[in-house]
Order: sequence, then C-alpha cells, then structure tokens
Amino acid sequence: MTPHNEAAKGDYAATVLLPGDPQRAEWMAKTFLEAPRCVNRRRGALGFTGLYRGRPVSIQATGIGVPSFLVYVHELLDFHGVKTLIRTGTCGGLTPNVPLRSVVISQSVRAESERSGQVFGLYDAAAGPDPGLYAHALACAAQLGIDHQAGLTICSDVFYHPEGRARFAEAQTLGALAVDMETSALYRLAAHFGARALSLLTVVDNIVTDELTAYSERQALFTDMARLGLEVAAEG
Ligand SMILES: O=P(O)(O)O[C@H]1O[C@H](CO)[C@@H](O)[C@H]1O
Ligand SMILES: O=c1cc[nH]c(=O)[nH]1
Repeated sequence: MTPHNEAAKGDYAATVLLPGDPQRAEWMAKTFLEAPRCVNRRRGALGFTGLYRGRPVSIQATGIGVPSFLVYVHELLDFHGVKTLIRTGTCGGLTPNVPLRSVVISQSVRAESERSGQVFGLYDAAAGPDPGLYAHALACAAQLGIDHQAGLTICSDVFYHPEGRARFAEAQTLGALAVDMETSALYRLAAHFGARALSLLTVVDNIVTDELTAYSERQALFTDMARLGLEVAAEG
C-alpha cells in the first residue's frame, strides 16, 4: 500500500499499461484481459491486473498531467517494482498528416517546459522509449495493420492555453506529430528507475484542422492502441 494506491505488493504485474482516463483503464481490462481483478480504487484511479495471452499484465490510470502521472508511476516503480511501462494515452495532432483515430508512437519527446516533471534534477535524464519496445511496436503495428506513425511528440503541462495553437509553432517546425501531457514524465521516470517505457497515443483531435472525435466513440477508438500495447506487453 502507498499513500495513493491500496494495492498490496504483488498485486501488479511487472508490465503495466498506463491510460490517463480511469474509464479507459476499466474498459481495457474488462475487454482484453482474462480474469481482470481491480487492485486499486483509491481516488478513482482504477488499477487492474489480469492475463493477456496467458501472461500477467496490469493497467493503471494515471490521471491528467505530469504531476498526477509522477505520483502513480513513481509508486508503481518504487514500491511495486514494475519494470515495463506502456502508456496508452490520447493526443492532439500537430500536423494535418496525422489522421484522427490513428496511433502515434512516441519515438522521442520534448517537454513544453524545461522544468516540467523535474524534481531538483531527479528526473533530468535524456530519455526516450526503450529501443526494444519501440522496434517491437513498429513491427506489431505493421503486422496488425494498425494505422500509425512514429516520431517526435510534445508534452505540455497546459491543456487550455491563452496562446492557443500558436504555442506549437516551434514544435511544428521540428516536425512534431502530436501533443500529450505525460510522455516526457514517462520517459524521464523510467530512465531514473532503469525501467523500460513506451508511449502509444491515439489521435483524438487535430490542433491544425480542428477535427475532433466524440467521447462517446472513444471505446471503439482505442481498440487498435489497446491491442498494440498488449501485444508489445506480451512479447516485448
Ligand atoms: O487521454 P489521456 O491518456 O489522459 O491523455 C491525454 O488526455 C488528457 C487531456 O485531455 C491528458 O492527460 C492528455 O495527455
Ligand atoms: O489536444 C489534445 C488531445 C489530447 N491530449 C492533449 O494533451 N491534447
């Protein structure tokens, strides 16, 4: 048990999928895992453990933004000894070439703020995805016929920003594909603890074209990303 998670040692598998939204965590667990068991309800940050293709896998909701993410994932790594983290998040497309509902695989990440997620330098490691997980995700996505792109993603601390889309101009010149709010923390924290990490993101809106998916279609929307994350978890 930790201050934010009622699970006992041993309740989490060594590999944990990390959606932000607790409803996505519950849907993924009940849709894809055999014998899913809820291991955390504290603060509604639902966590589940079950089997995927006979191997133990957990799914833990992390909430919105780096501060929330750092709490839940630090405790998974430090207390529960988790070794592999696969974010199954959502993102906003930063280029018209990233189709709505497709999957972005974060090959590298830039935090919008240099200070984001840093605790006196603790997590200040040059960090990216685990090369093995990344390569495996690319191969699985191709094999499963999942519409995907891999590249630079941006991690922002602010969803509603007074500058609107203009604040992403520099990122767009760097070729950034999409923005989310947790991936830089994922890669930094995993590097600090010597864990493996990968961020998979479904495009739910596009900041350039103003296209938007409806929340009501989101379960079906996440099928590709969930399958991809679980396949990487099972074999990666
Ligand atoms: O859908 P999740 O996984 O929460 O991810 C994205 O959605 C939230 C913003 O709406 C942020 O957490 C962002 O990173
Ligand atoms: O526009 C978006 C969509 C999802 N997540 C974000 O952080 N931004």
